[in-house]
Amino acid sequence: MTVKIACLQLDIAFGNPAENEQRVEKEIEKIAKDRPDIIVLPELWTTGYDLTRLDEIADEDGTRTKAFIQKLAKTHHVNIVAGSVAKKTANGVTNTMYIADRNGAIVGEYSKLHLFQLMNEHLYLQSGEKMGLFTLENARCAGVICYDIRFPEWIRAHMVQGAEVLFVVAEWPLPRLSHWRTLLAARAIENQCYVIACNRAGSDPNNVFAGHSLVIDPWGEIVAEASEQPCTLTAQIDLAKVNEVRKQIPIFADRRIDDYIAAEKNLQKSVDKSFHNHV
Ligand SMILES: NC(=O)CCC(=O)C(=O)O
Repeated sequence: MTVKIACLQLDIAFGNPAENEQRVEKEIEKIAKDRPDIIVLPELWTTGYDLTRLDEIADEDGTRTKAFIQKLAKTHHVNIVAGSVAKKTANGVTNTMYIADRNGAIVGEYSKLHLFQLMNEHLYLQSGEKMGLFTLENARCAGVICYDIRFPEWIRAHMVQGAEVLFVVAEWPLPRLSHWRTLLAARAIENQCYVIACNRAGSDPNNVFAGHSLVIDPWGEIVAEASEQPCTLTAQIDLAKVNEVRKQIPIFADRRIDDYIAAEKNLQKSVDKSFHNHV
């Protein structure tokens, strides 16, 4: 089964949800004419990293964002992986992804687990605690947010549950573009899944962002890659390829989970004591 993807690699107006909603609405109206199955938005697309003003601009319980994407999804009969937004909760603000299906139903929600200290997230945001699993177009999907891609264990946990497509939404800065490309390819190869990664373009007062949204197949080949500029990246993916690659090299069957757990807990007798004595 083939699925047509469109990643909106937007520039984001700093701390201006109303302006960003207008931009997204206009872009989705334009792209919907090409009949994509799934539209993907970047991380924190309503506010950007205007973290000091979250009290004013974060979305109370995500209510406004959910209603906004539900309406667009229904109007254009398209699934939307709606990047993430700052969601105000009783326990603080989270960096939260919402997913709406073609009928306008919210079918997934995920709050970023790993907070990125280099961009001060730990000072202003709370981390989530639930996994980002959902189903779209009969495909089992996982959603993670930016810095999360540096934690292969977290992504593997989703893949072990049967995910075939990994959505990554991001505000990834330009100086680490090579990390972005390499980490995404590694996540695709080691999990034998499609990776659909939507980054933002442009800059804010603290960072220039990398763009380079990517679609990578389960063999690690790049299907499509954007430039640094604001644009829409489109690609067609063939879900049958996931099973083909997983059959060819059966890494999920070959995993030695008990050995990994024992090794992490330092229970393996084979580890030389002198190893731990080195400073
Ligand atoms: N918004 C983010 O989580 C950025 C992560 C990042 O830049 C990294 O190098 O990791």
